[in-house]
Amino acid sequence: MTYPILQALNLTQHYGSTTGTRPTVALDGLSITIPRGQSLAVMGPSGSGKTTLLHALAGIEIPQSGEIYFHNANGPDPVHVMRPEARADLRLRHFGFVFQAGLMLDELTVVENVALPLMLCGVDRGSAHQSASAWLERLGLEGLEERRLGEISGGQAQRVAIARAQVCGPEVIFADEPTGALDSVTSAEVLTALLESTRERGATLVLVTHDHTVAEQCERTVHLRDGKIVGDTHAVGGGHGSATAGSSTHVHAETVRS
Ligand SMILES: Nc1ncnc2c1ncn2[C@@H]1O[C@H](COP(=O)(O)OP(=O)(O)OP(=O)(O)O)[C@@H](O)[C@H]1O
Repeated sequence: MTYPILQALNLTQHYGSTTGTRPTVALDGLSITIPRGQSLAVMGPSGSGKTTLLHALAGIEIPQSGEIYFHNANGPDPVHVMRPEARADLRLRHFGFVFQAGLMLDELTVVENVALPLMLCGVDRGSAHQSASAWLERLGLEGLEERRLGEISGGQAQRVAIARAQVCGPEVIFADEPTGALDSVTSAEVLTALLESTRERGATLVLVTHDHTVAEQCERTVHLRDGKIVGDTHAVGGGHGSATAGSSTHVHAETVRS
């Protein structure tokens, strides 16, 4: 039996109706349930609502109507009615983020960037740096700890972003086109690092992408069009495992209400 970690019910978000032009529909009554530990790819044409959905599920921007629940040990938490400070705390403690542009701080070193979320959660500097260094090593970045972001490659910077997203052990990783700015070889390497590090921790991944080869590495893919889910497919014998030798026989056989 699988348990949901995120649930969205009837999300609706329209833009631009005050200008006299036809409103843009970003989300149109969209509902989805995401089981704990699932890797989910969100695909669809430009403007179909992918980023808006990711922001809603992550409590970054709450849609005009609908409900969003984050399920934790105490039961479902209604994200859509939380105050902004409570949502910021939820994101800090339970979620990790990897975006196309790393959104890291240029004035900090690589290790300081990765240690920052831990220190924001109250971990002392020494322990935070130790954990950050361990994650950097795990992602093949040992030796780069003291460099500035301008002194590493785009692929390395995205691995740093993955280390920073994972370092607090979040239950959900949200990634929006994390490999969009990379060449195909680097992109595949970074994606494997993201999928493996998320899977090893049993965490959930919500990954927005335009790239079919990226989506194929996930256990489930939803396709959006005009703010609606128009396709919802589950990989059989593929998904996460296809990024890792030896696990391709895994059969994903759950039923998800969406
Ligand atoms: N702040 C905003 N103001 C007005 N319109 C917006 C705003 N944010 C998004 N939109 C519109 O909502 C629709 C959905 O946007 P969204 O960014 O979610 O799409 P997307 O599928 O992620 O697109 P892309 O693949 O191009 O990133 C688009 O038509 C977009 O122009």
